[in-house]
Amino acid sequence: MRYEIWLAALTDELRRHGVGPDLAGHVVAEAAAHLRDSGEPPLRAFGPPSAYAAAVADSIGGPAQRARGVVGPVRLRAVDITKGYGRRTVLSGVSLTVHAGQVAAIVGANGSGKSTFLRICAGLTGADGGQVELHGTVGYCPQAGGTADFLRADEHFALVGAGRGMPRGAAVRAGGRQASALDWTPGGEQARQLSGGTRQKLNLVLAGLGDPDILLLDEPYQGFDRGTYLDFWHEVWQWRDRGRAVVVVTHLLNQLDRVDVVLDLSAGGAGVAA
Ligand SMILES: Nc1ncnc2c1ncn2[C@@H]1O[C@H](COP(=O)(O)OP(=O)(O)OP(=O)(O)O)[C@@H](O)[C@H]1O
Repeated sequence: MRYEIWLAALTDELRRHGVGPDLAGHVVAEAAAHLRDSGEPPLRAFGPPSAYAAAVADSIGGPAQRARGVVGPVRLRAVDITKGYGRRTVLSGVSLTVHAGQVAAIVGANGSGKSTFLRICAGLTGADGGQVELHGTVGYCPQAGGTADFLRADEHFALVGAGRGMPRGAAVRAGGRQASALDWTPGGEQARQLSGGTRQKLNLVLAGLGDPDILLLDEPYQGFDRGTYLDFWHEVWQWRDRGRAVVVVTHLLNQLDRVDVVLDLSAGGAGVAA
Protein backbone atom coordinates (compact mmCIF):
# COMPACT_ATOMS: atom_id res chain seq x y z
CA MET A 1 0.00 0.00 0.00
CA ARG A 2 1.42 3.44 -0.90
CA TYR A 3 2.05 5.36 2.26
CA GLU A 4 -0.13 8.39 1.34
CA ILE A 5 -3.10 6.04 1.02
CA TRP A 6 -2.24 4.35 4.31
CA LEU A 7 -1.93 7.75 6.06
CA ALA A 8 -5.30 8.92 4.64
CA ALA A 9 -6.90 5.68 5.88
CA LEU A 10 -5.27 6.19 9.30
CA THR A 11 -6.68 9.74 9.50
CA ASP A 12 -10.15 8.38 8.78
CA GLU A 13 -9.85 5.53 11.29
CA LEU A 14 -8.58 7.87 14.04
CA ARG A 15 -11.67 10.04 13.51
CA ARG A 16 -13.87 6.94 13.69
CA HIS A 17 -12.24 5.94 16.97
CA GLY A 18 -13.01 9.37 18.42
CA VAL A 19 -9.42 10.64 18.52
CA GLY A 20 -9.52 14.46 18.44
CA PRO A 21 -8.14 16.39 15.42
CA ASP A 22 -5.05 17.77 17.23
CA LEU A 23 -3.87 14.40 18.49
CA ALA A 24 -4.81 12.69 15.21
CA GLY A 25 -2.75 15.27 13.26
CA HIS A 26 0.20 14.63 15.56
CA VAL A 27 -0.07 10.82 15.24
CA VAL A 28 -0.31 11.01 11.44
CA ALA A 29 2.67 13.42 11.21
CA GLU A 30 4.79 11.13 13.41
CA ALA A 31 3.85 8.08 11.33
CA ALA A 32 4.61 9.97 8.08
CA ALA A 33 8.03 11.03 9.39
CA HIS A 34 8.85 7.45 10.43
CA LEU A 35 7.81 6.06 7.03
CA ARG A 36 9.83 8.71 5.16
CA ASP A 37 12.94 8.17 7.27
CA SER A 38 12.84 4.38 7.39
CA GLY A 39 11.50 3.69 3.90
CA GLU A 40 9.54 0.79 5.43
CA PRO A 41 6.18 -0.17 3.90
CA PRO A 42 3.44 1.15 6.23
CA LEU A 43 1.77 -2.24 6.70
CA ARG A 44 5.03 -3.73 7.95
CA ALA A 45 5.85 -0.72 10.15
CA PHE A 46 2.40 -0.13 11.72
CA GLY A 47 -0.02 -2.85 10.50
CA PRO A 48 -3.50 -2.06 9.13
CA PRO A 49 -4.70 1.55 9.72
CA SER A 50 -7.77 0.35 11.65
CA ALA A 51 -5.69 -1.69 14.11
CA TYR A 52 -3.16 1.12 14.61
CA ALA A 53 -5.96 3.67 15.20
CA ALA A 54 -7.60 1.31 17.71
CA ALA A 55 -4.30 0.97 19.56
CA VAL A 56 -3.88 4.77 19.64
CA ALA A 57 -7.46 5.24 20.90
CA ASP A 58 -6.91 2.61 23.60
CA SER A 59 -3.64 4.15 24.70
CA ILE A 60 -5.33 7.50 25.38
CA GLY A 61 -8.24 5.85 27.18
CA GLY A 62 -10.77 6.59 24.43
CA PRO A 63 -13.13 9.51 24.12
CA ALA A 64 -15.28 8.53 27.07
CA GLN A 65 -12.64 8.99 29.69
CA ARG A 66 -11.65 12.35 28.22
CA ALA A 67 -15.08 13.85 28.73
CA ARG A 68 -16.07 11.99 31.88
CA GLY A 69 -17.01 14.20 34.80
CA VAL A 70 -18.48 17.00 32.66
CA VAL A 71 -22.13 16.42 33.43
CA GLY A 72 -25.13 18.69 33.43
CA PRO A 73 -28.65 18.50 34.86
CA VAL A 74 -30.70 15.32 35.11
CA ARG A 75 -32.37 14.53 31.76
CA LEU A 76 -33.86 11.13 32.59
CA ARG A 77 -34.83 9.75 35.96
CA ALA A 78 -36.62 6.41 36.17
CA VAL A 79 -37.37 5.29 39.71
CA ASP A 80 -38.47 1.87 40.94
CA ILE A 81 -39.98 0.73 37.66
CA THR A 82 -41.93 -2.53 37.75
CA LYS A 83 -43.54 -4.28 34.81
CA GLY A 84 -45.03 -7.70 34.24
CA TYR A 85 -46.73 -9.49 31.37
CA GLY A 86 -49.36 -11.90 32.59
CA ARG A 87 -47.91 -13.66 35.61
CA ARG A 88 -44.32 -12.99 34.55
CA THR A 89 -42.48 -10.12 36.26
CA VAL A 90 -40.06 -8.57 33.76
CA LEU A 91 -38.85 -5.51 35.68
CA SER A 92 -38.82 -5.29 39.44
CA GLY A 93 -37.76 -2.01 41.06
CA VAL A 94 -35.44 -0.82 38.27
CA SER A 95 -33.97 2.69 38.54
CA LEU A 96 -31.75 4.76 36.25
CA THR A 97 -30.62 8.38 36.29
CA VAL A 98 -28.86 9.95 33.30
CA HIS A 99 -27.52 13.50 33.21
CA ALA A 100 -26.84 15.79 30.27
CA GLY A 101 -23.40 14.83 28.94
CA GLN A 102 -23.62 11.18 29.97
CA VAL A 103 -23.92 7.88 28.11
CA ALA A 104 -25.74 5.03 29.85
CA ALA A 105 -25.67 1.42 28.64
CA ILE A 106 -28.48 -1.02 29.42
CA VAL A 107 -27.19 -4.59 29.37
CA GLY A 108 -28.58 -8.00 30.29
CA ALA A 109 -29.46 -11.39 28.84
CA ASN A 110 -32.08 -11.91 26.13
CA GLY A 111 -35.50 -11.35 27.62
CA SER A 112 -34.21 -9.50 30.72
CA GLY A 113 -36.39 -6.50 29.87
CA LYS A 114 -33.98 -4.06 28.19
CA SER A 115 -36.35 -3.05 25.37
CA THR A 116 -39.32 -2.98 27.75
CA PHE A 117 -37.47 -0.62 30.10
CA LEU A 118 -36.40 1.67 27.23
CA ARG A 119 -39.96 1.75 25.85
CA ILE A 120 -41.24 2.69 29.31
CA CYS A 121 -38.66 5.51 29.44
CA ALA A 122 -39.82 6.67 25.98
CA GLY A 123 -43.46 6.65 27.11
CA LEU A 124 -44.40 3.94 24.58
CA THR A 125 -45.23 1.26 27.16
CA GLY A 126 -46.90 1.87 30.50
CA ALA A 127 -45.22 0.68 33.71
CA ASP A 128 -47.14 -1.13 36.46
CA GLY A 129 -45.31 0.90 39.11
CA GLY A 130 -42.64 3.56 39.51
CA GLN A 131 -42.04 6.91 37.84
CA VAL A 132 -40.26 8.30 34.79
CA GLU A 133 -39.20 11.94 34.52
CA LEU A 134 -37.88 13.28 31.21
CA HIS A 135 -36.39 16.77 31.15
CA GLY A 136 -36.01 17.75 27.50
CA THR A 137 -36.90 16.56 24.02
CA VAL A 138 -36.59 12.85 23.19
CA GLY A 139 -35.42 10.84 20.19
CA TYR A 140 -36.12 7.09 20.21
CA CYS A 141 -34.60 4.47 17.92
CA PRO A 142 -36.38 1.08 18.00
CA GLN A 143 -34.60 -2.26 17.62
CA ALA A 144 -36.55 -2.91 14.41
CA GLY A 145 -39.50 -1.45 12.54
CA GLY A 146 -40.00 2.26 12.96
CA THR A 147 -39.87 3.09 9.26
CA ALA A 148 -42.71 3.30 6.75
CA ASP A 149 -42.19 0.83 3.88
CA PHE A 150 -43.41 3.06 1.07
CA LEU A 151 -41.69 6.32 2.05
CA ARG A 152 -38.24 7.40 0.82
CA ALA A 153 -35.57 8.53 3.31
CA ASP A 154 -36.12 12.24 2.54
CA GLU A 155 -39.87 11.77 3.10
CA HIS A 156 -39.12 10.22 6.51
CA PHE A 157 -36.87 13.19 7.35
CA ALA A 158 -39.61 15.66 6.33
CA LEU A 159 -42.33 13.78 8.24
CA VAL A 160 -40.44 13.26 11.49
CA GLY A 161 -38.90 16.74 11.19
CA ALA A 162 -42.40 18.25 10.90
CA GLY A 163 -43.34 16.51 14.14
CA ARG A 164 -40.35 18.22 15.76
CA GLY A 165 -41.18 21.65 14.34
CA MET A 166 -38.55 21.64 11.57
CA PRO A 167 -39.25 23.12 8.12
CA ARG A 168 -39.11 20.50 5.35
CA GLY A 169 -35.86 21.74 3.73
CA ALA A 170 -34.02 21.97 7.06
CA ALA A 171 -35.16 18.47 8.09
CA VAL A 172 -34.07 16.92 4.77
CA ARG A 173 -30.68 18.66 4.93
CA ALA A 174 -30.14 17.65 8.59
CA GLY A 175 -31.13 14.05 7.77
CA GLY A 176 -28.68 13.96 4.86
CA ARG A 177 -25.86 15.31 7.07
CA GLN A 178 -26.51 12.73 9.80
CA ALA A 179 -26.75 9.96 7.19
CA SER A 180 -23.36 10.86 5.75
CA ALA A 181 -21.83 10.63 9.25
CA LEU A 182 -22.92 6.97 9.08
CA ASP A 183 -21.36 6.61 5.64
CA TRP A 184 -24.76 6.53 3.90
CA THR A 185 -26.01 8.71 1.06
CA PRO A 186 -29.78 8.27 0.83
CA GLY A 187 -31.03 7.74 -2.73
CA GLY A 188 -34.53 7.55 -4.11
CA GLU A 189 -35.40 4.11 -2.72
CA GLN A 190 -38.40 3.41 -0.55
CA ALA A 191 -37.62 2.10 2.94
CA ARG A 192 -38.74 -1.44 2.00
CA GLN A 193 -36.00 -1.52 -0.67
CA LEU A 194 -33.21 -0.71 1.82
CA SER A 195 -31.03 -3.40 3.42
CA GLY A 196 -31.67 -4.16 7.11
CA GLY A 197 -28.53 -2.28 8.19
CA THR A 198 -29.44 0.77 6.08
CA ARG A 199 -32.98 0.78 7.52
CA GLN A 200 -31.38 0.89 10.97
CA LYS A 201 -29.26 3.86 9.81
CA LEU A 202 -32.52 5.55 8.79
CA ASN A 203 -34.01 4.82 12.23
CA LEU A 204 -30.93 6.22 13.94
CA VAL A 205 -30.95 9.38 11.82
CA LEU A 206 -34.65 9.86 12.63
CA ALA A 207 -33.91 9.51 16.36
CA GLY A 208 -31.30 12.29 16.16
CA LEU A 209 -33.31 14.63 13.92
CA GLY A 210 -33.84 18.04 15.52
CA ASP A 211 -30.99 17.37 17.99
CA PRO A 212 -33.07 16.09 20.94
CA ASP A 213 -31.77 16.40 24.52
CA ILE A 214 -32.26 12.70 25.24
CA LEU A 215 -31.49 9.82 22.86
CA LEU A 216 -32.95 6.40 23.64
CA LEU A 217 -31.35 3.85 21.31
CA ASP A 218 -32.39 0.19 21.27
CA GLU A 219 -29.46 -1.76 19.75
CA PRO A 220 -29.55 0.52 16.73
CA TYR A 221 -26.40 -0.93 15.14
CA GLN A 222 -27.82 -4.36 14.22
CA GLY A 223 -26.76 -5.05 10.64
CA PHE A 224 -24.06 -2.36 10.67
CA ASP A 225 -20.69 -3.31 9.22
CA ARG A 226 -17.62 -2.70 11.37
CA GLY A 227 -16.89 0.77 9.98
CA THR A 228 -20.46 1.93 10.53
CA TYR A 229 -20.44 0.45 14.03
CA LEU A 230 -17.43 2.64 14.84
CA ASP A 231 -19.18 5.62 13.19
CA PHE A 232 -22.17 4.92 15.45
CA TRP A 233 -20.09 5.12 18.63
CA HIS A 234 -18.39 8.24 17.26
CA GLU A 235 -21.88 9.80 16.94
CA VAL A 236 -22.68 8.72 20.50
CA TRP A 237 -19.53 10.40 21.85
CA GLN A 238 -20.35 13.55 19.87
CA TRP A 239 -23.88 13.66 21.25
CA ARG A 240 -22.47 13.25 24.73
CA ASP A 241 -19.80 15.91 24.23
CA ARG A 242 -22.55 18.29 23.05
CA GLY A 243 -24.37 17.74 26.36
CA ARG A 244 -26.98 15.24 25.23
CA ALA A 245 -28.04 12.34 27.47
CA VAL A 246 -27.71 9.04 25.58
CA VAL A 247 -29.08 5.64 26.61
CA VAL A 248 -27.98 2.63 24.53
CA VAL A 249 -29.34 -0.89 24.88
CA THR A 250 -26.49 -3.22 24.03
CA HIS A 251 -25.42 -6.84 24.08
CA LEU A 252 -21.86 -5.87 23.33
CA LEU A 253 -19.71 -5.44 26.36
CA ASN A 254 -16.57 -4.10 24.69
CA GLN A 255 -17.73 -0.47 24.95
CA LEU A 256 -18.75 -0.63 28.61
CA ASP A 257 -15.51 0.85 29.94
CA ARG A 258 -16.28 3.93 27.85
CA VAL A 259 -19.78 4.68 29.13
CA ASP A 260 -20.66 6.64 32.24
CA VAL A 261 -23.47 4.49 33.67
CA VAL A 262 -24.24 0.78 33.27
CA LEU A 263 -27.67 -0.61 34.07
CA ASP A 264 -27.37 -4.41 34.25
CA LEU A 265 -30.84 -5.94 34.15
CA SER A 266 -29.45 -9.45 34.71
CA ALA A 267 -28.52 -8.23 38.17
CA GLY A 268 -31.90 -6.64 38.88
CA GLY A 269 -30.56 -3.23 37.89
CA ALA A 270 -30.12 -0.01 39.82
CA GLY A 271 -28.14 2.12 37.33
CA VAL A 272 -24.70 1.95 38.85
CA ALA A 273 -21.80 4.11 37.64
CA ALA A 274 -19.43 2.32 35.27
N1 LIG B 1 -46.03 -6.95 24.59
C1 LIG B 1 -45.61 -8.03 25.26
N2 LIG B 1 -46.49 -8.96 25.68
C2 LIG B 1 -46.07 -10.04 26.39
N3 LIG B 1 -44.79 -10.27 26.73
C3 LIG B 1 -43.87 -9.37 26.33
C4 LIG B 1 -44.23 -8.20 25.58
N4 LIG B 1 -43.11 -7.47 25.34
C5 LIG B 1 -42.10 -8.17 25.91
N5 LIG B 1 -42.55 -9.29 26.50
C6 LIG B 1 -41.73 -10.27 27.24
O1 LIG B 1 -41.00 -9.56 28.22
C7 LIG B 1 -39.70 -10.10 28.36
C8 LIG B 1 -38.68 -8.97 28.15
O2 LIG B 1 -38.69 -8.60 26.77
P1 LIG B 1 -37.69 -7.47 26.21
O3 LIG B 1 -37.91 -7.42 24.76
O4 LIG B 1 -37.89 -6.23 27.00
O5 LIG B 1 -36.28 -8.11 26.58
P2 LIG B 1 -34.83 -7.71 26.05
O6 LIG B 1 -33.92 -7.75 27.22
O7 LIG B 1 -34.89 -6.42 25.29
O8 LIG B 1 -34.53 -8.91 25.06
P3 LIG B 1 -33.53 -9.02 23.79
O9 LIG B 1 -32.13 -8.98 24.35
O10 LIG B 1 -33.85 -10.36 23.23
O11 LIG B 1 -33.84 -7.90 22.86
C9 LIG B 1 -39.60 -11.24 27.35
O12 LIG B 1 -39.84 -12.43 28.01
C10 LIG B 1 -40.69 -10.92 26.35
O13 LIG B 1 -41.17 -12.11 25.79
